[in-house]
Amino acid sequence: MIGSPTEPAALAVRSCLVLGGARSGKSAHAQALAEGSGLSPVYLATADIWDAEMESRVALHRAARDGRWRTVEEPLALSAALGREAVPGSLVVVDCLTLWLTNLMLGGHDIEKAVQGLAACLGNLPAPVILVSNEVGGGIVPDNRLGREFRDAQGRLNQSIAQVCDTVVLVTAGQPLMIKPAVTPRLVF
Ligand SMILES: Nc1nc2c(ncn2[C@@H]2O[C@H](COP(=O)(O)OP(=O)(O)OP(=O)(O)O)[C@@H](O)[C@H]2O)c(=O)[nH]1
Repeated sequence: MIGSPTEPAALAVRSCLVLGGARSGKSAHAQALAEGSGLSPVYLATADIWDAEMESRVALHRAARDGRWRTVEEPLALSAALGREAVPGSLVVVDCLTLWLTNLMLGGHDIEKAVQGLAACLGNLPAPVILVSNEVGGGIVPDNRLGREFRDAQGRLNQSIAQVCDTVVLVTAGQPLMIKPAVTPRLVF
């Protein structure tokens, strides 16, 4: 950590998981981190475009990324795409692990194996990575089995990836809160 009383401390990181709910501002935060890094940002999109509403959403996201960004789309083979894109001098933003999980579930893939593969791959990349994922499960228990399975799989995925990332940021109402490494104060009464 390098810092001074007037400047916040800087922390060198290789991997960062950015968590948040829908419209929390998590993607914007991940992109701002990438743009501030001085590295060449790569946007690795996992979304499958399944209808016109999604198409117009994605068009807005594309228009919001300036000419510094390169966009790559990979709905399933995320570790392989990271292996190709995370080259020295670049910084890859994966947006997002929730749609990747959706694609895995809908395609009947082995989720545990894919998540473990991603976790293993993150430790061996020659460039830093920022991964965006949804924090789900804060509401009521879904009334259908698929919803409950998805919620549990998302929670497990977030835990597995948070464990291997050196930083985790929770974004809520557009405000980032760093939760790993956590500064745990000694409580004095
Ligand atoms: N295929 C594809 N998907 C994209 C592209 N740009 C953005 N996306 C997808 O758009 C998704 C995010 O869209 P939203 O639903 O509007 O964002 P959100 O997650 O609700 O909101 P935030 O918390 O603000 O990030 C991401 O999961 C991306 O995968 C692109 O160029 N191609």
